[in-house]
Parts: sequence; C-alpha cells; structure tokens
Amino acid sequence: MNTHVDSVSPQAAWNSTETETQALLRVRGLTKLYGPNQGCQNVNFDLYPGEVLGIVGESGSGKSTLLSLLSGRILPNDGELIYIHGNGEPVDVYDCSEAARRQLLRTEWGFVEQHARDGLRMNVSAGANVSERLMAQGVRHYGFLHESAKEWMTQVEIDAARINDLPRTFSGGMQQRLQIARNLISKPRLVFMDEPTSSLDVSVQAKLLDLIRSLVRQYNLSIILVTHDLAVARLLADRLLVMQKSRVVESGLTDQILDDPQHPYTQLLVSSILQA
Ligand SMILES: Nc1ncnc2c1ncn2[C@@H]1O[C@H](COP(=O)(O)OP(=O)(O)OP(=O)(O)O)[C@@H](O)[C@H]1O
Repeated sequence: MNTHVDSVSPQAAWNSTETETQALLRVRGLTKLYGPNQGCQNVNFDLYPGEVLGIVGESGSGKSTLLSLLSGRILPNDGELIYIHGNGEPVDVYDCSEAARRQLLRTEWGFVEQHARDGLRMNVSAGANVSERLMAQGVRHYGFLHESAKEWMTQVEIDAARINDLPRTFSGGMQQRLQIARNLISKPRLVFMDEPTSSLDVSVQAKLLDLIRSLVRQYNLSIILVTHDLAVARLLADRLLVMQKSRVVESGLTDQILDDPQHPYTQLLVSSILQA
C-alpha cells in the first residue's frame, strides 16, 4: 500500500536508521506558506543516490514552491533540509550562508529550468554555456574547457561543430539538451528539474525523456522533478509525491501510485488522465 504522509514529526523522522544514514537528502517538516494552504507544508521524505523523485499535483498545489525550497532558492518558515555532501559531511542547507547554498547549486547540484532561456545565457556561445560551471570551479585551461564542452554537447546529441553558435539559433529541444549538458558537466549528484519537457512538442519530449533516463542511469544521478504530466512521471520517476493544496497527500512507488492510487485526490488525478 502507498504511504500517506504528513504525520511524521521532524524529531521522530530524524532518528537515524541504517537506511536513513545513506540518504542523499533528508527533508523534515518543510513548510513555506504564502497564505492558508498556499505554498507547501510539513513535507517529509528522504532521497537516495540514483533515485528519481517526481512531484506531481494540480496547478497551484505547491510543486514549484517545494522545488524552490529543496534547491535552497527560497527559505522555509519551518523545517529542515540536510544534504549529505560528496565529501561525506552533512550540510544543513538553511543554516549555511547564501554563498554556500549558491556554491552547492553550482557544483554538487544542478537545476534544469522549464524554459531554457532561464537556464542558459542566450548571448554567449553554446560552448561557453556548457563549460561555465567548470570555469566557476576554477578550471582555466582553454583546451580542456573546449574539449569538455564538445564532449558534453555530443553526449546530449548536439553536433559539437555548433560549439560557437548562440543558443538562440538552436531548436527548443536542443536548448533543453544544452541546458542539461551545462548542468551535468560538473558531475552534480543531485539535479532539480522543473517541468523540463513541458515547453516541447510531444515527439521532441519523448527524445528528451529518453536522454534524461539514460543519463540518470549512466551517472547514477538523483533527480527531483516537478511535472504536471503523469506520463512523464511514469517514465522518469521511481517514487512520487502527490501534492494537493500545499500538502503531500500521498507518496510511494510510481507504479503503485498510478496503478492503485489510495487518496481520493490521486484517484481523481489518475482517472482524469485516463479519460483525456
Ligand atoms: N512568491 C509568492 N508570493 C505569493 N504567493 C505565492 C508565491 N509563490 C507561490 N505562491 C502561491 O503559492 C501557491 C502554490 O504555488 P506554486 O507555484 O508552488 O504551485 P505549483 O503547483 O507549482 O503550480 P503550477 O503547476 O501552476 O506552476 C499558489 O497559490 C501561489 O499563488
């Protein structure tokens, strides 16, 4: 049976178990409210290495607010977010400096925006876009930056000969792939994705979803993905959080939730897709 969440107290949930110590991210009692039931409240979960977690729910349910909280872009009213750094040390994301959070987003984490224009620098070349995170990490060797950018463009199936072209000369699907290359070049362990395929045609979406799936496997990436599209969730996510009116009303394995939804809201969500 799926898990109905929301009732785990931060302290109880925090008590360490063997599996919890292996989590990459620990989220306890996370709350940010803009008004009654607007935002997200009392969200609890652990994310494990190589796991893809989908956040689904109707418009306004709080998905983007939760993603912004998890990526440290906004601060909560309450709750705790612990990230286990690549060096093995736990980082209390809301207790560290803004500079430290920005550093996490540039190195250990990635963020793929819904609209490529928000995640790319449109006035610099594709190659400069892709290699920027390496430069931010102090890599200065031009030949290495150039070769790495070409390798990553190839990896996301963009012709490396277009390394000097501006992103705005690329199609929507290519821009999203470029955004993915720009994020993955620094080998992040955790990537946030906000509706990464929703701005694309269906056929282009399918190709991008395939690419994301293969990159997740190849690099053992952990992903937190916001999507309103249950088909995308089914394809990419191992587990789901279903949000309604700022709360997680159901969570569990994707197939279980989509094939046997327990909460009335999830049942409605799933049946509306089947009827569409
Ligand atoms: N910066 C803000 N200031 C005030 N209210 C906000 C802010 N951000 C979000 N909200 C409110 O919080 C609620 C949740 O918004 P959020 O964008 O997180 O939902 P969502 O599930 O991502 O919706 P969508 O699928 O339409 O993007 C909404 O009622 C929204 O108006």
